[in-house]
Amino acid sequence: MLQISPSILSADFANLESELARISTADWAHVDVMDGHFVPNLTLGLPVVEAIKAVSPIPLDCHLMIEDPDRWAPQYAEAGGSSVTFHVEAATDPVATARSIRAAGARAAFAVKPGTPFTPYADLLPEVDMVLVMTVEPGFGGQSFMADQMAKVREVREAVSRHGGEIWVQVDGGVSQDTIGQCVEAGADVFVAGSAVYGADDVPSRISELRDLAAACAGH
Ligand SMILES: O=C(CO)[C@H](O)[C@H](O)COP(=O)(O)O
Ligand SMILES: [Co+2]
Repeated sequence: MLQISPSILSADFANLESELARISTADWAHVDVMDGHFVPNLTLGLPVVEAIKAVSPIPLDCHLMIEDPDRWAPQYAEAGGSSVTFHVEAATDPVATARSIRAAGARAAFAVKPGTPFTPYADLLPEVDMVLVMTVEPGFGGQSFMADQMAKVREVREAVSRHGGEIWVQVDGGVSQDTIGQCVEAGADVFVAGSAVYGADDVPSRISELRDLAAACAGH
């Protein structure tokens, strides 16, 4: 199943309830948590996740770009994240972190930055429900898509297929009408798009357009 996860990083932070209502036809609301340390930007934390969980029409896909995810990740699951993704570059014990997310009732995922290879983390697949391949340097919305990450997406898809089970492959950063096709061809099935969705005049139409383009590329 192909899924669209619009990033609220590009939404109006003064009106998050109505901004979430605008993406109600998407599968997930992607929530970028940045701590000003792991990445040079600061966004939102647990109290905001708790608040938007109460008003969101769709489940929250929390992408933690923070230090010490071992400590914080399960709290994002408890606060209302239905999926919680941590960066392997920041985790001390990724197995324990993934297990603590699942124990708190959420889907667990790990993310790799553009410069981080997947292979050393392939052994984590039994512990997670999704792998996020970043297609920009984490920290900011509106950056250019890094097509050179498609080789890594292919590698993750092959490893996931060999492993079996239902592990999703997510791409995040610069995903748009122009780039979603190559993500599908490389094997991604969950597409995060911030500026491409919230920058559109008609947000629900843009979500449908992305979905249709992805389905067409997948040959559905
Ligand atoms: O994790 C992120 C940045 O670190 C965001 O999810 C991502 O950048 C989405 O924004 P855009 O689609 O505009 O690139
Ligand atoms: Co993100």
